[in-house]
Amino acid sequence: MDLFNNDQLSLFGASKNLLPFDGEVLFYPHFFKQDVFEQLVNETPWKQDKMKIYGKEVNFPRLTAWYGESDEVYVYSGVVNVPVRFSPLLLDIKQAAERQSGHRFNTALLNYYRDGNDSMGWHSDDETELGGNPVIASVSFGASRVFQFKHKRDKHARVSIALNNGDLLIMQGQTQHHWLHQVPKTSKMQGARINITFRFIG
Ligand SMILES: O=C(O)CCC(=O)C(=O)O
Ligand SMILES: [Fe+2]
Repeated sequence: MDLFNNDQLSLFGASKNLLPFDGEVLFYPHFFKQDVFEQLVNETPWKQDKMKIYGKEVNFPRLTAWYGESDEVYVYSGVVNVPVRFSPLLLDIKQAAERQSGHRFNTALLNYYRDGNDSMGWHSDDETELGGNPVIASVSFGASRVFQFKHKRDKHARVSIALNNGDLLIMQGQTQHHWLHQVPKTSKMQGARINITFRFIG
């Protein structure tokens, strides 16, 4: 291994950019070492949100919970979320993500994918409350799931990565302007997974 090769992933605690252009996605595998999946499942007040499709109410294909430091209300996929206060465990994880990213977060969205049928469709986290070039830290626990990016204009530009227990992914720079991301359904036998995205709402 060439220690001076910048292409190495996680060299000296740094990370190679997973995106080829128009944004920055940093990946830190096995970043959070404590096994907290069960605790997160049990302590979180999960909600089943619904969306309206052609006038029909449909369940989101996942459960969610919204955490915040104060009363920031956040509209996500048309749902108004009133935050719950951070638990000590979430504060620990948040602090670790803040140290690694060099940014402060005041809110967290938790998504609970109960099995391979649960998913999140293509979107950007580009709500105006997040500011121009948001830094978003994503921490995953439980079963492995595929996480995909596709460029909004260059149809050939796609990036795919498996997110495993304890992995940290940081999206920053122009990422939300130019790229969509998703967690597709899978027919593979798949256990449950929790993802936390830490954000700063100004
Ligand atoms: O579950 C994930 O890895 C991604 C979640 C996500 O994109 C979001 O919460 O906006
Ligand atoms: Fe997202």
